Parts: sequence; structure tokens; C-alpha cells
Amino acid sequence: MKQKVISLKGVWAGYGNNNVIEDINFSVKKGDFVGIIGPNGGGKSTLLKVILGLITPYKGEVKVMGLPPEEGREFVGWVPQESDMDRDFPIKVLDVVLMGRMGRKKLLRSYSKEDKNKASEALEMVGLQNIAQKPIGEISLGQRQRVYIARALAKDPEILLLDEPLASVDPNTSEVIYGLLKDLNESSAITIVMVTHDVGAVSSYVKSVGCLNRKLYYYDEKTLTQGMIDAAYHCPVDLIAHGVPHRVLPKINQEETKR
Ligand SMILES: Nc1ncnc2c1ncn2[C@@H]1O[C@H](COP(=O)(O)OP(=O)(O)OP(=O)(O)O)[C@@H](O)[C@H]1O
Repeated sequence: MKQKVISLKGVWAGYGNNNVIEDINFSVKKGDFVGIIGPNGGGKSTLLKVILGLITPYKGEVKVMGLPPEEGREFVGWVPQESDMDRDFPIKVLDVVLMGRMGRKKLLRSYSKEDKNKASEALEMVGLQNIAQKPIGEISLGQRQRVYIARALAKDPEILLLDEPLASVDPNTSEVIYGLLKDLNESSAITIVMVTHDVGAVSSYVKSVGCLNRKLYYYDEKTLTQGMIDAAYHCPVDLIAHGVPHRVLPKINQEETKR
């Protein structure tokens, strides 16, 4: 049986008195590619932060690589949501990727030759080695997203967590990046958990899916049922998006849609 690399048991978490996610029971096996979808404010980012140990749950247990998340995140590459950045900030693409190496040791230190090699390899993996010396503010949004993925890969992660990596990226670039993630998952056996609003991408690229709206509807299967979607969104959502038909949606069972 494949090793569980992430495991959450009876996890409740939120901010102050605002409980956001409820009774989450969820595990991810090595080599899986999990897509997490759900409505705005449903708690998707919160779930990722719990896995990273950035938020301590009110109750329940979280393990990453069999360790408490603060220790397990040593093995996790993290691609956060694109945030506003100062385009004039004088930092080069390679410097951004090198930052991924800092997470490996708690102490600040200067970069070693190995760090520099790993950063260059990561840039090569995302096809951007040719712009290593460009200022980060001068590249496109799609390239920047690939740089952030390279920063996560520079850490040599076992697990990659991505929070809507392709929000506001054009469809062609999205396809390239999803293809890259699929390849990393298949050829480098990196386990991936990706939050996305892109149901079409979920249907084409991931191996298992979950819907999160305070509660997680996840059955460790390749199929996403209309029942799961309706339960999470509390309203019918058309799964057949972006012209990608029936990849994950089995024939809708009338009984299930009524549930
Ligand atoms: N730092 C914070 N402090 C207080 N409340 C927060 C904080 N971050 C998120 N929340 C609240 O927690 C709830 C869930 O937010 P979260 O970002 O996890 O949802 P999400 O599913 O990722 O949403 P989206 O799809 O819009 O990114 C929201 O009501 C949000 O306002």
C-alpha cells in the first residue's frame, strides 16, 4: 500500500472565533495529484495553511510525512496565491528561485554551490533558464507563476502545494503549466495538492478531487460526482466546463443528484 504523505483526522480550524473548516478527514497518498475545488471563502487556502502548519487547528490531528506539520513542511514546496508585488523591486528571477532553498535550513546563510545548482535545475524544469538574470518585475504573469513553481521545486520537495496557481493566467499558458505539473507528478513522483477554481483543469489533469465548503467531500477517487459538487456548493454547478466533457463526471445518477 502506498505511503500516506498527508493525513488529517477530525480537523477543525479557523481564525480567532471564526471556525472555517469542520471535521476534515483527508489523506493523500504518495504520488497522488489532488485537485481541491469549492466556492469562494469555502476554506481552501485555510486547509493548505493547516497542512503547512501556518495555522494550528482547534482540534484534530495533522501529519505531513508522518510528522507534525511544522516539521513535515521541510518536505513541502509551497506556491501561494499570486500576490501584488512591487514590480520595481530589484530582484532577479534566479534570486526568487534561490529563496526556495532557504526553507531547507532554519538559519539564514549564504547560498552554497548546491543551492545554485538546484535553483538552475528548477528553472530548467519550468523552461525558464534563459530568463534567470531578468528582473522579476519585467516578465509576464505566466512566467512569474512558473518562477514561483520553480522556487518551490528548488527545495526538492516530496509534496507540492499550490493555491490557485493559474488565477489570471491566459488559457494557453495555463495548459503549459498544468502539463508541467502533470509531468512532475508522473515522472518525478512529486505528490501534488492544488487548489483551483478551474473545474475543467481538474477534469483533465488531476488523479483525485475534493470539494471543500467548510466540510470536505473527498472520496479518494478519480471521479467527481455531481452529488459531491452539489453538496459542497449547495447549488448545481455545471461540471462540463471549458469543453472538457465527462473526464471525471460519470453518468449522473438521478438518485445521487437528489441527495
Ligand atoms: N487571515 C485571516 N483572518 C481572518 N479570517 C480569514 C483570514 N484568512 C481567511 N479568512 C476567512 O476564512 C474564510 C475562508 O477563507 P479561505 O481563504 O480559506 O477561503 P478560500 O476557499 O481559499 O477562498 P477563495 O476561493 O476566495 O480564495 C473566509 O471567510 C475568509 O474571510
